[in-house]
Amino acid sequence: MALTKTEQNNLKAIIGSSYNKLYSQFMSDDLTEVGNYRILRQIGEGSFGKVYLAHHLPTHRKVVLKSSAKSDPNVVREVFYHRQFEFPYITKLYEIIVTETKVWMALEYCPGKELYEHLLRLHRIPVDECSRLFAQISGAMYYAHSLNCVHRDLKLENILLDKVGNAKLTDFGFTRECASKNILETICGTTVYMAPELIKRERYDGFKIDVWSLGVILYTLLNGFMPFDEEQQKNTEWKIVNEMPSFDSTLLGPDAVDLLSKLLAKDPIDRPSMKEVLEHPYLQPYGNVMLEQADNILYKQRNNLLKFHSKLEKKLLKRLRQTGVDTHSMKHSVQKKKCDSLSGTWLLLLEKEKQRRKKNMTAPKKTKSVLSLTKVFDSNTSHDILQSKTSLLSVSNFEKILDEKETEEVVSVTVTGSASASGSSTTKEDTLDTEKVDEPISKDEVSVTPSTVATTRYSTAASSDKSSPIRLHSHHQKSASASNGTTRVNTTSMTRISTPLKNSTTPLKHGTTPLRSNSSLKNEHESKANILFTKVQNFFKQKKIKKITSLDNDNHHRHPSSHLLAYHQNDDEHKSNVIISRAQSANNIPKVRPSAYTKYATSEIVLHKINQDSSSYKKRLNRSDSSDSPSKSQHSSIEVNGKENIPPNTTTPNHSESKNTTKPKLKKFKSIASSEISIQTSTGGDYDSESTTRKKYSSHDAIQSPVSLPAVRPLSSISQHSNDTYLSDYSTDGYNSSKLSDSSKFALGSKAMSTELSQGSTGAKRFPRRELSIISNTSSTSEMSSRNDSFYDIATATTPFAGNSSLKRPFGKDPMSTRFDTQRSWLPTGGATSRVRRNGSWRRRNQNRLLPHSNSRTQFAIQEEISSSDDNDSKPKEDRMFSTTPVLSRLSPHVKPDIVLSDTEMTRKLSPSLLYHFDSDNEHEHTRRFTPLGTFHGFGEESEWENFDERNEEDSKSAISPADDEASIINEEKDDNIHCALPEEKIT
Ligand SMILES: Nc1ncnc2c1ncn2[C@@H]1O[C@H](COP(=O)(O)OP(=O)(O)OP(=O)(O)O)[C@@H](O)[C@H]1O
Repeated sequence: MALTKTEQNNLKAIIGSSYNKLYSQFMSDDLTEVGNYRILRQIGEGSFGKVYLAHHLPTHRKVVLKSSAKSDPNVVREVFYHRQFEFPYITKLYEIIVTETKVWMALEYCPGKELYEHLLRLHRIPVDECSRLFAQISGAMYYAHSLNCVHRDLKLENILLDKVGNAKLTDFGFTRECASKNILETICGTTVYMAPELIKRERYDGFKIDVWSLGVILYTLLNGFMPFDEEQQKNTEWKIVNEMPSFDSTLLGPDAVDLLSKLLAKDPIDRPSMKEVLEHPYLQPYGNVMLEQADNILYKQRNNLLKFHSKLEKKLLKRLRQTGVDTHSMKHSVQKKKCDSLSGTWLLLLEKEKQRRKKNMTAPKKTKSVLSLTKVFDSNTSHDILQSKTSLLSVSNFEKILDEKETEEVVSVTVTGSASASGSSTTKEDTLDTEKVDEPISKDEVSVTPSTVATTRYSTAASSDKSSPIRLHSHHQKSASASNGTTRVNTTSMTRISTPLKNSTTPLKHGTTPLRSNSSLKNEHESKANILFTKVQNFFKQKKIKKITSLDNDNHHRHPSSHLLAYHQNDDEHKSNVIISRAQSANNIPKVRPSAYTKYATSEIVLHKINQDSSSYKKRLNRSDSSDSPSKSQHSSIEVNGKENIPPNTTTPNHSESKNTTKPKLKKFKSIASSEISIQTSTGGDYDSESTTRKKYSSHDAIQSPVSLPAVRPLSSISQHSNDTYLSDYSTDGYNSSKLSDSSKFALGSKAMSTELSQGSTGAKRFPRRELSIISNTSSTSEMSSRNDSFYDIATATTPFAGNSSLKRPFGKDPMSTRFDTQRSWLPTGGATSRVRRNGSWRRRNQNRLLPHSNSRTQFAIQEEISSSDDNDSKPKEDRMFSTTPVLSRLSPHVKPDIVLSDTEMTRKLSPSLLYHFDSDNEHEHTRRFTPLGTFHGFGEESEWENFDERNEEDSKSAISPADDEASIINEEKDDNIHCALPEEKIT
């Protein structure tokens, strides 16, 4: 049919506009998608890239996309170690996407943000809560140490909180394997968290510096301020080496003080192992549970039992196979920890399934039902309630229900405590049949559908209080019917009876309700009800145990007792109850009205609210001793989700009170990659004179220290001082040996110094000089060379493409060339041009990043080993790289064999450019898989990408959804309801 002229014009206009739309999409600067992820908004910024909240399109899961420039010297190290870790208290790494200029990491989203921010909000973490959080962090470290890996940058900023308030360790940029003790030399970390041996630039045991940092973290959490943090960095360093921070044992309790003093022992030998930390009384009961859980996971990991062994995983695989997914490749990707899109999808899908299943298993109302049932059958309450129950629910049916073990939720009874109008008539649907026995209940039939809940109120006979109804809610009314004055219940229906406690002694008034109240049946029913009560209790006990066990079976990460430790992640009400109960325990307030807090969206808000309630409750307590107050009586009867196991904490300080008295002295400490140690310390004074002068002061007089140092700590950046790097205090290149010896005057054990201080000695102490030659020799010749300590040697090596023209590059331009130019600038022989270029970039980045922050930063004085090794070896750096790779094969003997790579494979994997070739089996295929063009969708030229992070924040924000965190969580919940397009299989 011929189109009219107008129609033709309209059609042209439509095609034209679609064309333009597509074109503008191609040309757009805005980043909206990376691989399978849609970027929602920026949520943070690191030293080498930005952090975005994103959405995994195939599974509708929220993740964090962390971008790192390839010039980030630690990105390979971070990926390499992070992907080995599978622990509930370590952020999960789902996927790696490598593009022309960036490496993107898809990480588990932790909406609770950093522990640092949490602490700022609360000022101080209550002792019990602190014990739980610290057990989680310690558990993560125990796990990492068991795999012979050390973190080396533990700090509050690197611990995130998930949406239910569990701690998650992150940022493995400085991690390395550490098979034996006392071999590390690379100075890295953040000054205020650094152990004395690091400050003294001694060789160190990586495990022990982590333990020290944990001590700093624990101290800060408990006190609300840092143990060693002075305005002047030199003062901080001096304190770290010489002083023991003060502890308020009345506030913290003896156990916490004991643990702190062990963690912060100046001599690393005196510090406990992570196992000993977890076994410490302060961390109980959480510590032992964590230890067991971690051992369990380690055992499974070492025996390759962690993946594809659970029922859930098998079912999921089956469903995927039915959908046509290549499950063989998927399994392979996951097992080899390739972190590609296949394994990313699997991990996210599995997580979603677990969450869905847990949601189904822990329907919020069940908890209430159990509690209320206990209440209703409490011996103190009237047997009339039992009568009413037996009247309302036929015993035979009830027994039938109890016998039906498959039933997820049969009867839910709640104590509402609210008075409602009486005299409502019973509808046909709500009547109960005591005579008819129905068919067994199927799982499907008992699913809770709140929207179908109907309420029928029964008035009570001879009631003195007419506002005391028994309420019956029938969830599935379709099979309920009334007949001949009897009340009938279909066992397939969900029934909820609500009764106010205060009317428990009120006899039932049957009113218009055709209930059977025959007195001859009363006694019989009553005795049956007593038996029934026992049965009901046993039944729910069993259900409770079963629930916990099945949860644990499904989640191999969760130890059977882990409910003590971790908040359940997938049930809002349950989650809130747990949080509330713990916080109530921690704050010594009665466990009342858990539902009062459920409206608060996040755990922090809940905790904050509870803290408020806690203080007002305590005030009330002071006014009158209401031992039998309603709240207390409820407290005694309410046991929420097994939380009765948690001992109440008696030493918890009153939080709101402490807010007024304690002025937190917290600053945020950002990691920087760095040669800044040399820069900062080069401005410092002589430690000799400093230590001599300090002897005149008590340990708390640091502020009055007469040491004259620059008022503002240098915010130096590599870009400005890169030349200084190699001629600095800690350089081992021989140009500045005198400075180095100054700085190494700390070589004298701090113990000796402390002893001398405590004895009030006034004599000047000259510290023996650290021989430069020893450092140099160690660095260059020993097997335990500091070069081995550094990943730089490998990371800075040139791409194999550079020297081998037969190897085809994925792109015309070597994507790593910038990186290697950059890396060469670390070397004394580095080209000026590349350094200038890099400096420009770094100056900008570092300034952006450090402006809002201050003082100390993560330091990574790699120049020490690079310069020293260059002195001793004239071979080009690129060539030497390959000779150092066997060092990395010194991975933990416990690491799964598929992680330990052959030298060649290792070299390939560790070379940054070879991130394009994760899989040596099928290089070509995986090269394609990691090709940026394959993972990015429909955007401009490569230069666009390069420029992306150069744009100002406003620009990037405009490309991103404006949703805030809370909304994101809500969205996530919504998203979770969206099922993947998988066939619903019949699972037997
Ligand atoms: N998994 C996550 N969930 C939520 N927020 C995150 C996550 N990872 C990082 N962030 C946010 O992004 C910010 C920067 O991330 P991160 O500290 O990992 O970057 P970085 O480059 O490693 O920083 P640094 O230079 O301090 O080591 C964090 O402060 C945090 O607020």
